[in-house]
Amino acid sequence: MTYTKYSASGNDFVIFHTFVEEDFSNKAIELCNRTEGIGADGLVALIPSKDADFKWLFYNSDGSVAAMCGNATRAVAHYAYNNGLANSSMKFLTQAGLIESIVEDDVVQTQMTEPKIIKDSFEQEGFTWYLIDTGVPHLVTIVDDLKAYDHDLCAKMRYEHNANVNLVKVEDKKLYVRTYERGVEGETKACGTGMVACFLRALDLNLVDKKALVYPKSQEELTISKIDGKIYFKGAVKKVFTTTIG
Ligand SMILES: N[C@H](CCC[C@H](N)C(=O)O)C(=O)O
Repeated sequence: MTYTKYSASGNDFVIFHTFVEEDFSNKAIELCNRTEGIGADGLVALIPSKDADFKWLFYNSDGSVAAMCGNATRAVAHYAYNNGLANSSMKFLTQAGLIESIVEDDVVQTQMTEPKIIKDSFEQEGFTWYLIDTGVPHLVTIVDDLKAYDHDLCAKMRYEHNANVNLVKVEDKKLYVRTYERGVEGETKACGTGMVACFLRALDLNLVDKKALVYPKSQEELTISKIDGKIYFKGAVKKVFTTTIG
């Protein structure tokens, strides 16, 4: 089987396409392993669909299934277009619904899912949290200094709320985000649905405009926009290498 490794702002994925839909959880654990596998935060399988350009199956590196992954939608769209599986403007099925992405060279824009506020704000561990579903659940807290990021604090919040955990600093209407990702069980270099959750919180508090620059741990620049009630997530992706295994 041929696999392609992508990096979407530092959030990395192993991507392949196949006609046969099966449970790829164990394959995700094997291929995402950074010492004995290809190494990635997640695995995505593209499957034919009669209802969209294709359907995807997304797995975190621990083999858990997630409904949505903002960065993976950008990498997958680039992969699908460059492998002749879809046109540059495509719609594909995820467990969070139909996703629309547009590829322009190495920059990809995804229209994200309709966000749902789960908890508006609550105090815990000395922080004010906001819990929102942006395709997957995210806790968000606004901090003055991202050095406040603490693995054990994030792990505690992640398990108590079964959500990804984001710390965001807002400076000159730009967002700087650090994310502990569920299913990776640690900080990733970028998390798309997490950045969108942080943007929405900051927008609610009038800390950013409806179009904002966002910088994750990788410090790569992304843009999030809210236009006519819809959320658009845009940034570059990189095809790292292709390999054949087995
Ligand atoms: N770890 C997430 C899924 C991947 C989200 C992230 N990589 C993104 O870009 O949105 C979860 O299990 O909720």
